[in-house]
Amino acid sequence: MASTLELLEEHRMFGGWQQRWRHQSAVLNCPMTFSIFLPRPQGDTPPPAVWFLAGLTCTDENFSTKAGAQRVAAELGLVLIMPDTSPRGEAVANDEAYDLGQGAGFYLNATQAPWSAHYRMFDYLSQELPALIAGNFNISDRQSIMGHSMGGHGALMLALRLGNRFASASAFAPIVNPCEVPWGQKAFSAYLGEDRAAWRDYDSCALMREVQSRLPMLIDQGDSDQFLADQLQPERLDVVAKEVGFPLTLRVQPGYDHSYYFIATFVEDHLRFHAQHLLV
Ligand SMILES: N[C@@H](CCC(=O)N[C@@H](CSC=O)C(=O)NCC(=O)O)C(=O)O
Repeated sequence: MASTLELLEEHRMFGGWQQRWRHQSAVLNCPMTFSIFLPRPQGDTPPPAVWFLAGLTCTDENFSTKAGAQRVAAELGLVLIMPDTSPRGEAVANDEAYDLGQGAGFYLNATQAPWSAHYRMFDYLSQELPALIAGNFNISDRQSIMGHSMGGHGALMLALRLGNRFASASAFAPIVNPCEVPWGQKAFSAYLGEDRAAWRDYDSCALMREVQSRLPMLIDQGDSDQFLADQLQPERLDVVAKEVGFPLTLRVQPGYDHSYYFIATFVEDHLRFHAQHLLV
């Protein structure tokens, strides 16, 4: 079924446009929203795009309203694409906890009931939404991806799994080894079941050892992040990167926590990092 787009909001911003759209997702079997920033057109060349995947409890609006990314995106001529973090709606399975169910899709394809009826964020983000955006917006297929926390996991995992799809990947305080930390173990048990072999397909530390493709990767991590020791441990991915010769830069930022204040501080660096690899 062809998906039609409904414009929910539009705001002029830094010479471009911040928009929010709704569409019926065939993959997720529910209506979905996404936000997009379109910079002022610069000549006839379609602009490259950077995807941002958000973390637990977020929608497509956290990054667009809190990160302050649009000024630099406008300057660099980058489109920003901001999807939601899970399927949504009364008919969609949910959980009272903030780290499971709606707002906590973990960017995977669930195989276990009741989640498997709607939770197919990997297919949605690797196939359906890119095709929808390519069909409706004048955007280059040169694209990069970044994310925060659960969305950092999503960005790194998608970049590792999709080969040459992205020119570069970056993350703020990502979950890099979900198989080994409480957030990931809880979500993967529920969505994928107890066979841990299936979990490895969504674990950046496992994937980085297996994939052939190499793309530049940047991670920023605050050392005052309340989730650093229990849930994040980005040094685990740094160890793997050094073992396999993967071009990862991990920066530890003194005094920064897990919040969007941290993201807002370093988002300019991330966009310039992506622009360096997109605008060649
Ligand atoms: N409510 C929870 C913590 C939820 C939280 O901190 N969410 C982060 C992402 S955490 C990893 O994916 C977030 O981005 N929140 C939205 C925001 O705008 O800050 C708790 O109480 O611990």
